[in-house]
Amino acid sequence: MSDFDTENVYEQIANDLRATGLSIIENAIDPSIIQALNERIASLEADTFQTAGIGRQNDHEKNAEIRRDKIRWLDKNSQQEAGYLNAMDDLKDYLNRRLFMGLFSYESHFAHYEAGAFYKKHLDAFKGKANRVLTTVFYLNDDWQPQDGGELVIFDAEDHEKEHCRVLPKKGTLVTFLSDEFPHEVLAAKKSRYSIAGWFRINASTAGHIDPPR
Ligand SMILES: O=C(O)CCC(=O)C(=O)O
Ligand SMILES: [Fe+2]
Repeated sequence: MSDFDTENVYEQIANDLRATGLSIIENAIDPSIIQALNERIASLEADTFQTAGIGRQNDHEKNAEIRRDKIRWLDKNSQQEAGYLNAMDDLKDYLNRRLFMGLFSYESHFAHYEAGAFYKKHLDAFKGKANRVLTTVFYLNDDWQPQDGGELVIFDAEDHEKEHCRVLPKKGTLVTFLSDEFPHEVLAAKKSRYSIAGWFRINASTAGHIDPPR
């Protein structure tokens, strides 16, 4: 058994979300889970990562102006990926108990930003359509330095033009925020950058209308 204090991390996230809708925590996940994720990535062939899209549109040129990362969805069939997905399930249950958020499901993908890749400023969900309610971004990069670039820039929830903070994509850092409130952007990095972007959804399916999962 690891002695990592998961409850304490979940508690901090719940408190931050209640106060501001945004939480940034270093060393947020059990190191053995992070090691398994990095071993998993090392074992994956580069061509299992696919060019990421935006929403349901399929215009590849326009897409490449907005984002240049390559992605691969996680699933529990891989034991290494399951470690992370189970931690996020536990976080979901914790937030539902503490904040009554009604989170229902979680989906997430590895994202690989090669040197020079970026993701322009965007919101992960739009008000009123938001069945993606809570975003998580988790970082996997050893020894990331300020001069390596690749920061996540988070903008102010009230004033979308105003920069709120920048986060270095350092191994172990977990960022959690309300998906329809915080615009954010990934600056170009000088070297290869790995993250896991994920979203908790509420159950938006109603009779006769099944909301597509992705
Ligand atoms: O990797 C990151 O820092 C954030 C990625 C992101 O914003 C997204 O995939 O929606
Ligand atoms: Fe995003």
